[in-house]
Amino acid sequence: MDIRAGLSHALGVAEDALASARAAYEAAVARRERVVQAAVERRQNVAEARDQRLLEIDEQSKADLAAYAEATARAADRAAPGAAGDSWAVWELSPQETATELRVGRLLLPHPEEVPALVPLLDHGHVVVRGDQAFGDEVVAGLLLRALGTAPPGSLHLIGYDPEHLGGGLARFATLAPAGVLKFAGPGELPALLDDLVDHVRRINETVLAGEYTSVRELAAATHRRPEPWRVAVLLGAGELSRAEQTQLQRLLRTGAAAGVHLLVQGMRVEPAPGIEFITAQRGDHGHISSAGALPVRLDGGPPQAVVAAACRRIAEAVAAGPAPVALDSLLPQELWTESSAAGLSAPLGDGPQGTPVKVTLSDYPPHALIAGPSGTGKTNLIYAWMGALAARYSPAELAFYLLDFKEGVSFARFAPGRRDPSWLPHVKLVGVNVNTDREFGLALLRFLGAELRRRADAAKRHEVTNLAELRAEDPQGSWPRVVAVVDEFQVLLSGRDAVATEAVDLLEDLARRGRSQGIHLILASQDVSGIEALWGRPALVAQFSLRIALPRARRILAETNGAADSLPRYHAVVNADSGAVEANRVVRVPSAGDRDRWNALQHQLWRMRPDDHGPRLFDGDVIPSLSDSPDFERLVPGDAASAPMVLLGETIDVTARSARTVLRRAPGRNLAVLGTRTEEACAILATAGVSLARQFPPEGARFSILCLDQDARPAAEALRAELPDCGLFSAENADWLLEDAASEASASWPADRPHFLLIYAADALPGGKGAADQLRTILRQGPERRIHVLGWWRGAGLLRDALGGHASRTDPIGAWVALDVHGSELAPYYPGAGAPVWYPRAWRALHFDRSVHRGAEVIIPYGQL
Ligand SMILES: Nc1ncnc2c1ncn2[C@@H]1O[C@H](COP(=O)(O)OP(=O)(O)OP(=O)(O)O)[C@@H](O)[C@H]1O
Repeated sequence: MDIRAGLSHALGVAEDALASARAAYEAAVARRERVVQAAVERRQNVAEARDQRLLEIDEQSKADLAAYAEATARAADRAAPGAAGDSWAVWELSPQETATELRVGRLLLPHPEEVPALVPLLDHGHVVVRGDQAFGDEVVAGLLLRALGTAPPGSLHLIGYDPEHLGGGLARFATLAPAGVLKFAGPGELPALLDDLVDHVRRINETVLAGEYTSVRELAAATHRRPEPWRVAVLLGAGELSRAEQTQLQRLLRTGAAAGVHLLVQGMRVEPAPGIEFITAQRGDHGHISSAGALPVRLDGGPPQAVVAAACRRIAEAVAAGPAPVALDSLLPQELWTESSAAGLSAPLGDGPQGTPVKVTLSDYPPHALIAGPSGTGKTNLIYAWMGALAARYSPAELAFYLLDFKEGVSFARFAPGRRDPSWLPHVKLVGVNVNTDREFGLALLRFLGAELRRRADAAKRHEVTNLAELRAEDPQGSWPRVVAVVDEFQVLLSGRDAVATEAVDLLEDLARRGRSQGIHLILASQDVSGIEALWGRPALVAQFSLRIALPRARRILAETNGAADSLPRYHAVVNADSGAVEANRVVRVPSAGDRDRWNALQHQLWRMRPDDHGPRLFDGDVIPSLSDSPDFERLVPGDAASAPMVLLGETIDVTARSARTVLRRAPGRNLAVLGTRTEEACAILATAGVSLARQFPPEGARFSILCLDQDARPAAEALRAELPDCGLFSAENADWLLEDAASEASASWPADRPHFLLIYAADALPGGKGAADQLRTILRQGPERRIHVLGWWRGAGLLRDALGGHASRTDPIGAWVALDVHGSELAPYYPGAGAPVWYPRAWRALHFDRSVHRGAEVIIPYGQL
């Protein structure tokens, strides 16, 4: 029992132990399962997290790469905008202000974004193309077109050296050659080409950079202009270079870029060096550029021929059209009218090659200027620009202009008040336009300046000084502006071997010689070689014109060996203050002064500041003057004739608007003859005479009689009669009444109580035979002493002679005459001395001579309207 009990107990215990062991086992199994489960889950989670993270990283990197690629592409666009980077399909010229990098293909990145492969050339360095020859040609063409397309037209010159294909490699750019943008060097010319370029670099270093800048790029950045074009020498396959060639090539590779000289080389050995980009030309994905390191590059194909042709044509056109004009404002000072002209007149005429203003001075030396340039090269514009620069600096108290233009046209008229614009340039005292047939006006100007010269010389003597600067110091209150006389197409004045030319040359010589110290300066301009040559025969005169200004292609104005004008670009001039000697050349780019609006703005500004005086005298040879505008006519008042009546006849050709006159004193010979067949002008002169006489008498103070013997003149005679008080009008029918009456008055023994003026139209057609002729002769001979004066129109000088009694008769009853279409030689009998006046008839001009006051005859312009 005990044992059983013991066994049973033990069994019980064992079973318990078994049960709890089982339970523990199961629990362990269950735990293991949980752990395994957890482990599986954990692994899954980790994998998911990792995948997630990987995904995120992937995306981030993609986004980053895209952003970098995009940024790179944008940067590339900025570095190579427009023509530097656009694909050929949309390519067009797009000139940039500064040099850009140039696209040659695209970088092959493990990313779809298109990132261009760029190489710098202009203002940077040189490019060497290696690899496949044919594909290399395309790369070279692409680079050239992009460089041309981004540079302003004319600012890039190409020099091609292509001995293998004789220029064939560059043939597609050939349209640039006539415009001078592309030049070719022949097979044997490489040494000369390299020497030239080396020389050019040296010149740029010496004269353009001149120690102030280290490169043209730096100069351009500082001054905002590029004085020299880039030069790209395209050297295509030359085989082995000689030692000398190698040396020059190395020099250019080292120093060219700073001077804007760049090499684009294909087929020559060049060692790597800073600033040289190497392009390996291979089609497909195997291209290479040295600056992209190991990255492969897909190079672009060459530009389509149509694109090249169109671009070259446009560049050539733009170069032929010349650079864009500079504005007039660049010549104006910050403040107007602040300078003193005591020592001279100094003003910029434009910019020099380095962008600095080139000043031109008129003073004791150089005193006078000659300007020359073929028609259309900008002579008139240069004169405008110069005048503008001077007029803005010096007040009218310091500077006075006298302007004369012998060219047809009205180029100086803008300085005088006009119908549309009443303003004038306050410095201008006189403007003569359309004077090409009125050379007498040029003479009048020279005479006037001669008188001014004497006035100044006298004042200098009084103050015991020798030049204007001293005179102004001694006489600060005096008015001594510098006088600048501009004569455009002056050769017209000097042409011909007549009295006008002779006197003009004498006056010019005197003015040029003595004007220098008296502040009288001459600027003579001509488009015509023979004009300049006309002066060459007078060395004393030419020597005074030491300031020479030559426009493009001007000839004979600079020294003989000085060819600077031949290569001048458009709108440039060579200014030379040493009579044209080569060393004194200064090239200037002249701004445009032709723009009416801009000029008017300046003129108005100066006009508003003008001193209180009247505007300039405008003489326009194409305008018929009017008697009512004549100051002399204006001044006539009744009572003037108490001494002796004055007859006005027309306007003299003079610097002041003066009327030609003849005084009808009570003395023999005081009659007036108008000679010639031109009815209209003869009538105009008689009308002027009649009206001006009448103005000097009170009503009934004088008697007027008109005898009209030419039907064509009848309307004019009637019109005049209406203007004259107490005036009878007679014709062929009743001419005898008038003549008998006047002849008996003329032979009476007592003088008349009032004057009687006989105006006879076509006096050569007198009816009544010898009787009437005798009566007229009596009136002519004896009338003036009895206050009877004939103002007669004869239609020829010979007809007047007949009226006076024939060939042998004396001509002194005609004391004054006005000749129209009568040749000088026919006037000899009415002219003192042995000679005849020089007179070639011309429309609406007449020759006036009054033997009581004149030494020589004067040209006059009949007044048109009364
Ligand atoms: N510096 C300049 N900048 C821009 N345009 C200019 C410049 N110089 C001249 N021109 C233009 O060129 C044309 C010819 O100029 P301009 O009349 O001055 O020549 P010119 O030599 O006097 O000719 P011509 O003797 O036949 O009158 C004009 O239309 C003028 O506006």
